[in-house]
Amino acid sequence: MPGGAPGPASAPSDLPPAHLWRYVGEGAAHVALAFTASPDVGPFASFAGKVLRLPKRAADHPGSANPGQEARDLQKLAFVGEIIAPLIGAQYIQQSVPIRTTPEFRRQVAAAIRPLRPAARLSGSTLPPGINPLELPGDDDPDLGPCGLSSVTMATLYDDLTLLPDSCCPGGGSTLAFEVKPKWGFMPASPFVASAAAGTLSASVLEEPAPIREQRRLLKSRVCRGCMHRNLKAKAGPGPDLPGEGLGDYCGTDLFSGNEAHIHATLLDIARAPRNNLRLFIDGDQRPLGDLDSAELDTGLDLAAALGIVARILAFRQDSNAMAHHPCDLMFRLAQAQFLTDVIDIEGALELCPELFERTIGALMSLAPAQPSAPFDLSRLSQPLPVLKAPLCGQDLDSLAAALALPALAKEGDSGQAHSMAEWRRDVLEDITHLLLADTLAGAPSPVAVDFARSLTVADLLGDRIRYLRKLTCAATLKDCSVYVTFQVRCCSAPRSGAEESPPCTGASSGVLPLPDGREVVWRVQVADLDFKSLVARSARWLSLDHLIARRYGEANPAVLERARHLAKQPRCLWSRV
Ligand SMILES: O=P(O)(O)O[C@@H]1[C@@H](OP(=O)(O)O)[C@H](OP(=O)(O)O)[C@H](O)[C@H](OP(=O)(O)O)[C@H]1OP(=O)(O)O
Ligand SMILES: Nc1ncnc2c1ncn2[C@@H]1O[C@H](COP(=O)(O)OP(=O)(O)OP(=O)(O)O)[C@@H](O)[C@H]1O
Repeated sequence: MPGGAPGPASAPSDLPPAHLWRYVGEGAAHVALAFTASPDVGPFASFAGKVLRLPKRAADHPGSANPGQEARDLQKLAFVGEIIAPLIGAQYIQQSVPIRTTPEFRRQVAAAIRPLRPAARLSGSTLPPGINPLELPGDDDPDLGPCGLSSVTMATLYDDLTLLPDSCCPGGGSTLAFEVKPKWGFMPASPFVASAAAGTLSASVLEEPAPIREQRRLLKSRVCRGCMHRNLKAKAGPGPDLPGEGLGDYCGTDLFSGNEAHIHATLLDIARAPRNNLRLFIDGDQRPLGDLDSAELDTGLDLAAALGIVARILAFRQDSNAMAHHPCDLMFRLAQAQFLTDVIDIEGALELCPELFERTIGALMSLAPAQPSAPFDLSRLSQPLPVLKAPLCGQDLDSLAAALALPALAKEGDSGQAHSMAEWRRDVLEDITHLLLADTLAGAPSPVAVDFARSLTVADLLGDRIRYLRKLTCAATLKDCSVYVTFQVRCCSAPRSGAEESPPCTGASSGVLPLPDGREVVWRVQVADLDFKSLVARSARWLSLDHLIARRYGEANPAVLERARHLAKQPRCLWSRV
């Protein structure tokens, strides 16, 4: 990969034994291990510089034609190459190699890494800490257990994105890598956001009082999801990363602004309260932010200077000349792709397809009453409301789930209920591909993207439901990925002629930036964690979280709500610097 189907999985016998791997870190769904190269690796020398990503739970799979976990994992990798790569650019996608593991390997790894894992990750909860599970339904995931590593055999091998290949910077000094989890880079433009006019299901099915809907509509058009979500996380207490830390005061959409100064200021703000949004690695080892000792490093950079370099690499809105010399358009493409795939918003999923929410509608309804702490009657979960008994899509839940399940690889396309990758490519990419690179310098989302979203009427959206639900599925992936900016500082090897030299890392987005002191930075930008997320499995959680985030933000910030009422609608977050 990227592009095309992955090869067959390597056999477990090809995998170096557990003691040759060290714990790097983990998110909610995977544990990452880095290969520890040492003189005795012998037959495993080719694993040097690789990271093994082990699943902690079975991949989302509702609705697939049950091809088996291993085939599903190959489909997952193909989804990244065939659908996600064209959205953000194949040059940003890392190579992946599926590899099978044995139960013994996983048991040994689980035992070895246990003391190193954050307590909150060991508990295996998918809910924000402190949130009542009755208030916010979790994923329907029978495989999730307290042990931490699931019974899934397949793992994936990637390049260690915190390192650069030796060929990039022969004899170079320390490699610095920042992992940025930028989350959402846009404000929703969907006609379904808390709309009573467009579709009245959220009003009628959820029995949501009009003032609550109006409050959500106001907030979602004026305060970005990240700013509101941090308020909810603050209420919930410290997260799994760096417990006890504050939440910071910044707007994540500034990371997508293209403006170097704004990106730099935002990164510095995030570094004060990084949670899972910013991590630093030096020569492959994660280090606390603030631990970048310029005296100790051969780069001579402190944290502010290093983040300045990251900002320079991620900025895209200089002028057209600068773009020619500095071709990293990732943040533009990511925001643009998020916006263009999220045209219905999760609230639109309810309007387009209430069947998705049938099982959990009761939990959603519990958010609507004026007293959020009112006891919730679980029995309502098993009593679908009358309106949901008549499927509005004209499809039963099974065929709907199949249409929204992980698409099948080409050779399986016409078997059973499986829908093919080609169908998904058509639905997700066909009408937006020409917009993805439009007008980088105007910022993201670009005016043409905004015009496109506004030109879609409720009738268009309702008339082509599967297309927009599939797009929304891709948006979920794009809103949760990680961006790795990895670089080394080196002395200028040769005088520059002004002509662009070939990129230092073949196939990846990479380049060379001059520093004012005459040295230069060799950099690479890659995106990781681009897993398929099932709308069928997660839509209820996403919708509840959406409602809860806006609800709690409004309760905690009545003054902002009041201010928002009197502001003209703007495409940016109230808290962004731009
Ligand atoms: O819903 P969100 O925005 O809180 O995102 C979840 C992330 O929370 P965050 O807000 O980034 O701390 C969450 O991250 P953490 O566990 O908080 O580090 C996961 O990335 C989760 O995805 P998945 O279950 O691993 O596939 C993410 O869930 P999805 O929304 O991608 O389903
Ligand atoms: N290719 C890679 N190179 C280096 N480190 C990696 C790589 N992939 C993952 N990691 C490390 O492992 C950690 C967890 O990986 P990842 O983000 O893929 O987990 P996840 O459970 O899927 O995340 P999330 O909770 O965001 O869904 C990362 O924060 C990073 O430190």
